[in-house]
Amino acid sequence: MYLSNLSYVSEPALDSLTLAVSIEIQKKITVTMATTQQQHGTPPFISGQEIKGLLSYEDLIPTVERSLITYSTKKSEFCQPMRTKVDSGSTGLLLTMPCYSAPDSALACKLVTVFPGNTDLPSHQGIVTLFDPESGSLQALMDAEEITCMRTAAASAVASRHLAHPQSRTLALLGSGAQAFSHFEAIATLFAIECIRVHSRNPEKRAALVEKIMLSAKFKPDVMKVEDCESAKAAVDQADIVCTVTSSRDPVLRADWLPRLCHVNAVGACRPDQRELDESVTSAAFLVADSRESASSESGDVIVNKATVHAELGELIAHPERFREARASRGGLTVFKSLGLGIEDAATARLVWDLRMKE
Ligand SMILES: NC(=O)C1=CN([C@@H]2O[C@H](COP(=O)(O)OP(=O)(O)OC[C@H]3O[C@@H](n4cnc5c(N)ncnc54)[C@H](O)[C@@H]3O)[C@@H](O)[C@H]2O)C=CC1
Ligand SMILES: O=C([O-])C1=[NH+]CCC1
Repeated sequence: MYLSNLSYVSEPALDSLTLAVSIEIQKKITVTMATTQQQHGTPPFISGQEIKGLLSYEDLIPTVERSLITYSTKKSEFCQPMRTKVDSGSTGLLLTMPCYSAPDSALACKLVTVFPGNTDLPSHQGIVTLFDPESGSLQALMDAEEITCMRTAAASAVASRHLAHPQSRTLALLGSGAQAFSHFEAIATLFAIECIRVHSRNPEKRAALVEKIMLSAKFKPDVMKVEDCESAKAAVDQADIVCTVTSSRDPVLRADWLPRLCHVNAVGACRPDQRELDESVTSAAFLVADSRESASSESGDVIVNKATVHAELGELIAHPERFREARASRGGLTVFKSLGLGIEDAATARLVWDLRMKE
């Protein structure tokens, strides 16, 4: 038989050549199948419990701070379209939040439902999908409830670090859900809090939050006390830092209840028809948002109150001098309007993955 180079090969030699080639092909197929399986096999699911064990606010706060700076000042280093919102009638929302962040080497998409009426189930449920940014392979699925809880509180802690008085001692929490607890833990990581005041509409849930705070590793019984307050006005009286973490549709906070020097993290009101802040708060305050675009298209605190966003948090951190005058002209009240960003989820998911790989 003649091969392409026209050299003659005897039949027995051809048989062994065929055998050698088929062994090589077989080897290649085996390697390709293994790689394909590795790439397309079932990725791990990282539960909320595991995330809690891996993440600390000490690691997470600087990560979220960097993501906020990237978002506001390094536009060419990330890609994050506005999130999409699917309204499921009057009961809830499904949000999709994709993002690529080069400084975090993170490619991720969070899918989260927001059902404020849930009683036995969490109001925020879903997954964060983390991809390998080099190959596009799916690396892991993670519980979105815990990531959302912790990264949102970390963003408020970052805002408080740059806007609240460094000697802040009294923290007021309006709302007694998942975010109220995570906000206590994140803010107690950065400030020497001595008094925590809690108010929400439901006395049993309030009492449960007080108990949960007292069981937290961040609670120092020798220097801290927790107060259960019957009204929002009583809770914020003399507070240095206030966190509004409610699912309320109508304002829960007025400016005349607040001391002259006060910082507010406004975390709820993520829909145009929802407000946590009375107009008196947004009109008096130096107002900072995680994203101008999100604040002016998603939150009633900005849209209904016709409020001006003076800075994005990432801009303020990177260039504080640009905002000194505007801040000084507003007196001592500052507000951080938080909507939540995909870049915070992507950076957090990457951090969870890296910590897991180190173990
Ligand atoms: N900015 C962000 O990145 C994020 C914002 N959120 C929003 O933050 C808010 C809190 O979230 P979760 O704690 O997970 O919700 P949750 O459902 O666990 O708790 C909501 C709390 O608000 C309280 N509440 C409702 N109306 C109130 C009122 N008028 N006065 C006082 N308390 C009232 C409820 O009793 C409950 O304790 C929600 O609006 C949520 O959608 C949640 C995740 C991320
Ligand atoms: O950023 C986020 O995940 C959310 N913001 C409002 C509800 C959930």
